[in-house]
Formats: sequence, C-alpha cells, structure tokens
Amino acid sequence: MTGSFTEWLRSRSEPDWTAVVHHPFTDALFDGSMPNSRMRSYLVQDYQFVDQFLALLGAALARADAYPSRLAIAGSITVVTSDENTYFQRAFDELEVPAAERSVPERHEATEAFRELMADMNTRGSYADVLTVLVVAEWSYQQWAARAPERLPYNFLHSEWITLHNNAAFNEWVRWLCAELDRVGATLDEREQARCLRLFQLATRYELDFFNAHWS
Ligand SMILES: Cc1ncc(CO)c(N)n1
Repeated sequence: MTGSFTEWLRSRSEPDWTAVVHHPFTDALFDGSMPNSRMRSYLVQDYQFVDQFLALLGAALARADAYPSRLAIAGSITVVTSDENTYFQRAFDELEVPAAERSVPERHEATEAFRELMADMNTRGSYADVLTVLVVAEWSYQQWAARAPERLPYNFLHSEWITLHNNAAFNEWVRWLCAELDRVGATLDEREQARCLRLFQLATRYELDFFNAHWS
C-alpha cells in the first residue's frame, strides 16, 4: 500500500467515488436550478439518514480508544444536533413538510440500505469499521461541497446545505476523521483492512444510490 490508508480506500472505490463528488444533483445545488420537489424528497430522506448517522457517531464515541478521539467525535455530534438540525427544521417549514413526514416518512430503498449498513456497524462494527462508514459520508460531502462556486445560490435551501458541508470547522472535522482512520488502519491486519475496503466501497455505492434516487 502506497500513501495513506484512506487514500488507498478511496482510490479503490472509483469510479463511484468521483461520481458522488461530481453528481449532477450537486451541480443543480450550485447553480440554484434544483427543483423544490427534488430538494424536498432528498431532505425528507436525508433526515432519516442523519438519524441513523447520529447513532453511528454515538457508536464511534463509545468505541474510540482514547479521550482526545471522543472529544473530536463529541464536537461533531454537537453540530449535527444544533446547526444541521435547525437547517432541516427551517427547510421543512419552507417546503411545508407535515410533521409525520418529518419523523416517519415512507423510506426510499436507498435510504433503507444506508440505514441498515449504519445500524449493522453500530451493533457489530469495530472502531475501524465505524470510522470507515463515517469517513465515506463526511469526506464525500466535504469533497462535493468544496466544488461550490464563490457566489452561492440565493435560496437558503441550497446555499446552507452547501455551507454546512463547506466551512472551516467541517473541513477540520473531516481532516481529523481521515487522520484517525489512517492511524487506526495502520494497526489492522490484512483481513481487517480488506473488510474496511469492502465497507468503503459499499458505503460509496450507497452515497451514489442516494443521490440517484432523487435525481434520475
Ligand atoms: C446521504 C448522506 N451522506 C452524507 C451526509 C453527510 O453526513 C448526508 N447528510 N447524507
């Protein structure tokens, strides 16, 4: 393996990884051409994703092998439960999403698949497994959001979804997460590393399916 563990995982997850980072859904966010109907279905489903994602952050917090790691993970939990959650609430108000659809919508199969993977990692994943799925979710979002134009779309539904994933604190969190998986990955045997690769590839595929579900 040359380079870092995370770079190895990413490079072996092409072409899906690049398809996520350059997805037409993200281009439509950047130029403000995203129809409200698509943004609405995406956000309703993503709130279901974020629910299980928050539980997975809890698993990472519990399984971390050092106090500084727990502090870094706790910081991210704070963002998900404050700024990100209030964005969802304001977006749902704007899009007139009724209460039932905010809490118990019918879930798309792409949403179900991702939730099942995260729930499975929560129950039986090692710290490295949990980190792998977190890295795919956060790094891929950081990468597409970094492609945003300087002039953001006027509509807050679009601009804030970009800036939530394109700001100094989020970039630092993603940098930490990748460095943490690099650190832990270096201690794994070949079989465990191969397992992380399978998880990375699967989660990347699920990210692509998730965007596709609200695009094609
Ligand atoms: C589907 C999906 N992947 C990643 C993120 C970022 O955590 C998100 N909000 N939704």
